[in-house]
Amino acid sequence: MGLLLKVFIPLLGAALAFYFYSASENFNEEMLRGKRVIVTGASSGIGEQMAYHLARMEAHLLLTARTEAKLQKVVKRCLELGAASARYVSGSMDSPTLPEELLREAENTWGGLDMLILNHIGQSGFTYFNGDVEHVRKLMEINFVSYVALATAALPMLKESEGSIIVVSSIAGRIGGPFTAPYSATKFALDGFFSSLRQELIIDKVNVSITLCILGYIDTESAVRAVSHVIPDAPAPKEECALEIIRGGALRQREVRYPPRAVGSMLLIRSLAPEFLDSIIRSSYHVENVRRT
Ligand SMILES: NC(=O)C1=CN([C@@H]2O[C@H](COP(=O)(O)OP(=O)(O)OC[C@H]3O[C@@H](n4cnc5c(N)ncnc54)[C@H](OP(=O)(O)O)[C@@H]3O)[C@@H](O)[C@H]2O)C=CC1
Ligand SMILES: C[C@H](CCC(=O)NCC(=O)O)[C@H]1CC[C@H]2[C@@H]3C(=O)C[C@@H]4C[C@H](O)CC[C@]4(C)[C@H]3CC[C@]12C
Repeated sequence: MGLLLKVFIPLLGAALAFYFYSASENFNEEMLRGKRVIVTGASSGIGEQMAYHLARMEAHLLLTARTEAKLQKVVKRCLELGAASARYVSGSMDSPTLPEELLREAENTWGGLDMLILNHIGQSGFTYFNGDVEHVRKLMEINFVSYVALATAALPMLKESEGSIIVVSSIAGRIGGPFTAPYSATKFALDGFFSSLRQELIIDKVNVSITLCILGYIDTESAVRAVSHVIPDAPAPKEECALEIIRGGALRQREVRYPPRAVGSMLLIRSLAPEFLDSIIRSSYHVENVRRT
């Protein structure tokens, strides 16, 4: 056991780190020049930052979220930063018609699509599960079913361009911590669906990559507002997070982990000693500050 801890685990960690991150040396921002990219949840947070990076890289952008006024500002900034083109479609992802409408817009404007970045989430609190099943149903619709519908509508164009799907998920989609039960369920569902779909695309020899992004705590306004009174850790920067997601997607990586060390060590501890990890998580939170709804 001693030898296992001292030699095998560090070696395994190094091998995994090499496997996941060695490709990043080959990334070149020119890979995105002229690419046709959809970003969902692009009016704020990580989605907004991804739009700005892609604009600097001279991609064509189609952005979406609910708030038109915010999308107008993001589109304007993208054009200033150098986007080849930038437009938006506003709407809520609990509408079953929005995914098709968005993909129709891409087809009519560009005649194709290279990258679909699925990033939006519906509102959910950081609190004890209060038995609200309707909230779970609605969140599943926004955070999971709409991702499936968007990927389905995009696949014909992505097959044609041998493009990429990027799914923004969370460590909460791999590890069930407290106070995120409905949110965590939607993120686990994404992993199940898109990991299975990836296998089918490979079997069918379809060259569309699927990159799943496992993110830790990031300093977006909504996340900090939701958890800073409970989680004492410093959040990682959204700008760097956004760039790592784009890099991983462009390199067609299976998985992006950000921040890599924090996410990597949590996943490693979970695989070795899950109950120990659960107790570390519980004791690191200021649970007395959680607001019950
Ligand atoms: N920040 C963090 O700590 C972490 C974030 N993540 C993941 O990163 C991604 C982005 O998170 P983050 O940037 O923090 O989130 P934000 O709250 O900053 O952004 C969420 C985006 O989704 C849009 N949105 C909200 N509701 C809907 C809806 N019903 N239909 C369509 N769009 C909607 C919002 O715009 P609008 O209100 O205008 O519709 C906004 O553009 C998410 O997938 C999240 O799970 C993962 C781990 C940690
Ligand atoms: C509760 C957050 C969602 C806030 C929200 O409703 N935003 C929309 C709006 O305000 O309109 C959660 C979004 C991301 C979560 C964090 C995450 O995914 C990583 C960690 C996972 C861990 O299991 C719990 C802590 C997290 C930092 C988690 C906390 C809750 C979110 C910030």
